[in-house]
Amino acid sequence: MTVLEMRDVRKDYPGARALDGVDLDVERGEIVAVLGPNGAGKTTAFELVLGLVRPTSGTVRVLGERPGGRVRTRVGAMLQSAGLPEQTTVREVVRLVGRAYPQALDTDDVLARTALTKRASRTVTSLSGGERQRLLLAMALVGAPELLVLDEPTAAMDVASRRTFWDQARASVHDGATILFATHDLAEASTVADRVVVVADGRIVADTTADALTHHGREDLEEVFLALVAESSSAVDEGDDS
Ligand SMILES: Nc1ncnc2c1ncn2[C@@H]1O[C@H](COP(=O)(O)OP(=O)(O)OP(=O)(O)O)[C@@H](O)[C@H]1O
Repeated sequence: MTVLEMRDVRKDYPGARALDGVDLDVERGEIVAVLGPNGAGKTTAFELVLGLVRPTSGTVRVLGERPGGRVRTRVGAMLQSAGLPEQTTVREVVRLVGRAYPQALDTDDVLARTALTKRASRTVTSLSGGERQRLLLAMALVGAPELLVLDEPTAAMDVASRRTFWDQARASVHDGATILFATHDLAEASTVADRVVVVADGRIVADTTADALTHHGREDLEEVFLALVAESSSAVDEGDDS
């Protein structure tokens, strides 16, 4: 089953073309990493999937429906811009988010899964950066989503927290979810994802399996990535000149 379908999607902002003809299909159970330099269009793509912004042209379908609307209760998200109620306790935040979803999981189970049980009675403001990220994951998981959209979810995490994080995320895939996540970490992309999509200047410049990438050494991997991005920006420059 196709969980996400993007067809020739363009998104223009005043003075910026954030996405420029993106085609992407994601099937149920896939873990797809989205890589790309700053400003490539990753966050814009995720905002389209969540229905937070509309495409300038092209179509986006999530679980066969237009994003936003009623399908929103079948999608869990972690966004970089997420604001949190700082004076509320961790347990209360997760419980309140769960109330918005028809199939919500038990709050304490979700706190246990995200290693937040010991922090449950603390206020959000007292959490460390990594704990905050885990709370965002708990908020994304509590609705038992079929699609998880995670924008740089492990950016603030240490090695052990990352491992716990991905163990939990994988468990949700085992339960039938699909994951689309952005990262700047090539090693994370190639170890966690089944598939790696590279975005540069609003276009998909590579869509490959993680296995294909892991045949390269780490330095080779960085070279491959930088070469793809450089090729894409020289193509754009040539296009601008004509
Ligand atoms: N609300 C907005 N108004 C104007 N321009 C925007 C807006 N949102 C994004 N852009 C522009 O669209 C392009 C893509 O931005 P986007 O945030 O999607 O990139 P990104 O790949 O997520 O980058 P990063 O890795 O830095 O998070 C950039 O040129 C950005 O400046």
